[in-house]
Amino acid sequence: MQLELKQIVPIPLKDKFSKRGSDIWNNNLHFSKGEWIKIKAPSGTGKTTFIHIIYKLRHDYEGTVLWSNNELTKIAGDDLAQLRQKNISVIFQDLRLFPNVTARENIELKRVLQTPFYEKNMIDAMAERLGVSHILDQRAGLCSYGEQQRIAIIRALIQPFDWLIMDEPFSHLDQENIGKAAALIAEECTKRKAGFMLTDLDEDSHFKYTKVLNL
Ligand SMILES: Nc1ncnc2c1ncn2[C@@H]1O[C@H](COP(=O)(O)OP(=O)(O)OP(=O)(O)O)[C@@H](O)[C@H]1O
Repeated sequence: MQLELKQIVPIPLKDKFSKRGSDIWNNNLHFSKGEWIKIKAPSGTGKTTFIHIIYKLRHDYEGTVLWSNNELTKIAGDDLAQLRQKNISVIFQDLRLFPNVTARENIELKRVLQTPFYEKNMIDAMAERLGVSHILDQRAGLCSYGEQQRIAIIRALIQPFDWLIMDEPFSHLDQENIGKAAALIAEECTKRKAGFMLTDLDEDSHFKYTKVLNL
């Protein structure tokens, strides 16, 4: 599954963004399945806006987004649900966990949304690797932000995907835990021949990126 962007720019930010150079806004880009893309962007340059546009959560933009040659504006209903359940998995900056159910239930809800990609025991295996086994049966709202971030990573990896989209996924993790999470993400993407897009503020060497773009 490929992603093509043709001259996209958010309408409310058109003037602001046209004054500075960007590899993404107002450009033509093509991403093939399996590419590992880093999007480097200082705070406020539109990382979250960009992710919301390509996941069809924002509609106030000019230009065209195409997933596998299909215009995103025309993908709706069951097709949009399928795209989100089978092809694109997202780790939002604000994580979007349900605070009143357990960490495990947050992940399980995603696992059973479609024909499960993994058996239930994979939740424990991934939690063990990321050092969050002990909080799996705790309410997500009671977990620290760093723990919640690892739960959101597992939730994103438990569903099938061709593209994993991550908005500052390691912002509350220390280097050791970033290393563990990056290794698991790299393994899962390699296994599925999937691509990813990761946004962050600075340079990093967590992955062997195929492209590094400035927003
Ligand atoms: N609908 C809107 N109208 C006007 N300004 C907006 C709108 N949506 C976003 N912005 C502005 O666009 C800029 C980019 O917002 P966005 O949330 O995408 O930034 P970000 O790069 O993800 O920032 P951070 O790293 O701080 O989360 C911000 O200055 C924000 O205030």
